[in-house]
Amino acid sequence: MTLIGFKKYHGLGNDFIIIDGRFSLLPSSIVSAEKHLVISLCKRHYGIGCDGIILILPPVAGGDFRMKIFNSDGSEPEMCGNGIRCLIRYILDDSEDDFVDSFIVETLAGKIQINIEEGNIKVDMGSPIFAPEKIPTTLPINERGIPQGRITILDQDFLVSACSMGNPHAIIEVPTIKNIPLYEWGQKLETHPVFPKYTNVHFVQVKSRSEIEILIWERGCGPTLACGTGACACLAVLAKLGKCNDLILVKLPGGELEINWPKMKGSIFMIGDAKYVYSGSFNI
Ligand SMILES: N[C@H](CCC[C@H](N)C(=O)O)C(=O)O
Repeated sequence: MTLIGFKKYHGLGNDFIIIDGRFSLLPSSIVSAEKHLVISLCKRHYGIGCDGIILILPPVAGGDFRMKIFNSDGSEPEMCGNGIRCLIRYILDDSEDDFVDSFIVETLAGKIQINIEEGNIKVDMGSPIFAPEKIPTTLPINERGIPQGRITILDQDFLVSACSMGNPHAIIEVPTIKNIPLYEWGQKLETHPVFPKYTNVHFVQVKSRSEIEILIWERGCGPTLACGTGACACLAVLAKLGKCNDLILVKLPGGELEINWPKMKGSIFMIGDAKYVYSGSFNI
């Protein structure tokens, strides 16, 4: 039996188990994240309970470290905004030298630059991707350069826009996010054939040009309280549709995030923090 230590963190209630493999070799069942192990650890009530598992590993491409992330269904997404904020908060809590104020984290979506500004974690989330083949989606490009089309689910007609922040997102604008049947609609949209690698799903209410409110169904997780990449994808699509400014407040079930896409060019920036919950260990 091997005892594995972990620390649990959350970003606006989107919670993760963090396992630090920077200085000691983790068992292969952890690094390869055997599906049954991930699923059992993530299970609320029957397991530790979290939206995902984050491994911190030594860098392989010149960054400060590498992040591997696993959804609670055992799938491995390309990127996770709240997860990276939790990882950085863990690193800051764990290190003596508090004058380090920037990091580069290697992910499947590429290198992610993080800066610490006035105690806040500012993540350069990269540029939104609208090329259908890179999302990927089979939705056609509309006149504003956004993959968009109508999808019918359970006799309900949806106008779906798509965007990638390294991971795929489907954005559906609704008059109000109240009374959305998230479980009925979320899973069917997540696995719809127009998204060959499945997708995260966000129902978005535009409250003003500087504030939106979203309801989240995450790929590989289901409903979560916050989704960093999703908040960025919603800004990207709505700003490109001319429905919001390039700097907005995103209201999520777990809290609020300030998201900025300066002049709608280049990277989107997400500013926020993450919170330590508790430390624990498990045997494998
Ligand atoms: N479930 C997502 C990954 C986690 C994204 C979310 N937790 C975030 O903060 O960006 C996916 O499969 O793409």
